[in-house]
Amino acid sequence: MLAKEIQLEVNKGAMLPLMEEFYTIQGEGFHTGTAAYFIRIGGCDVGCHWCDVKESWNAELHPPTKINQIVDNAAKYADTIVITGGEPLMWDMGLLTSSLKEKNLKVHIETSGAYPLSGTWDWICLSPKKNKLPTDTVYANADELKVIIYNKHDFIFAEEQAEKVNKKAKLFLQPEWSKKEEMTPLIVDYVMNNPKWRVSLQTHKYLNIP
Ligand SMILES: C[S@@+](CC[C@H](N)C(=O)[O-])C[C@H]1O[C@@H](n2cnc3c(N)ncnc32)[C@H](O)[C@@H]1O
Ligand SMILES: Nc1nc2[nH]cc(C(=O)O)c2c(=O)[nH]1
Ligand code: SF4
Ligand SMILES: [Mg+2]
Repeated sequence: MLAKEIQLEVNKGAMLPLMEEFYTIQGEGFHTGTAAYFIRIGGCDVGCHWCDVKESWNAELHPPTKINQIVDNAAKYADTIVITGGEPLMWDMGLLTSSLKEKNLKVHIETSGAYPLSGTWDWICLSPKKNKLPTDTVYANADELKVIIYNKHDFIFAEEQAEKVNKKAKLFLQPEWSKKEEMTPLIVDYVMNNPKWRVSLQTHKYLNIP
């Protein structure tokens, strides 16, 4: 249990459970290949069985950290900051994103969309999950829809999600990492037959970078 004062700071988004931060190359989706500083916020209750960062799920394992400290540090590294998790939208992203934007940084989010949108974003990557579907505010504002393909049924799920997201969103299919040998060739065929979709790979894993 957090002390009451700290809990109040977390509730208003002035402190957030920080898991890790790292400067790397965006490995996935529309901005693949571009330098970005990643901030990973702990806490997620969506429960994807193939999640590649299960250590993030329990927010209590990650120290509540003042956003000023997070922002001052991030500004040293890059012009683009990616907020990920865990599920960042479990927390109020308002103060974090406004403080980053005050420093003229571009602010991107990686989200399942399972919670209502908070914060001001330059780019929203929505990766919807069957277990806990996105909220309307995230469908309406996503710049990118990135559906993970673990099995053949996920292509049907992807089309259902493409119907729900706003029409300006770019559409991506990304193989689940442990199934990539089986699923990547299916994704390649699918995109050639349905060219509104694009392929996204977790290129940072091929590059052996964070
Ligand atoms: C770890 S999640 C954190 C952000 C948010 N909870 C979400 O799911 O979008 C970051 C991205 O990694 C993707 N991802 C997680 N595990 C994966 C895996 N095993 N293979 C491929 N993509 C994965 C997610 O779908 C998401 O797009
Ligand atoms: N390089 C790199 N690119 C990423 N794109 C989304 C990531 C994430 O975990 O949210 C991620 C990540 O963990 N590393
Ligand atoms: S929503 Fe994101 S962080 Fe949460 S379990 Fe799924 S992939 Fe992992
Ligand atoms: Mg990752």
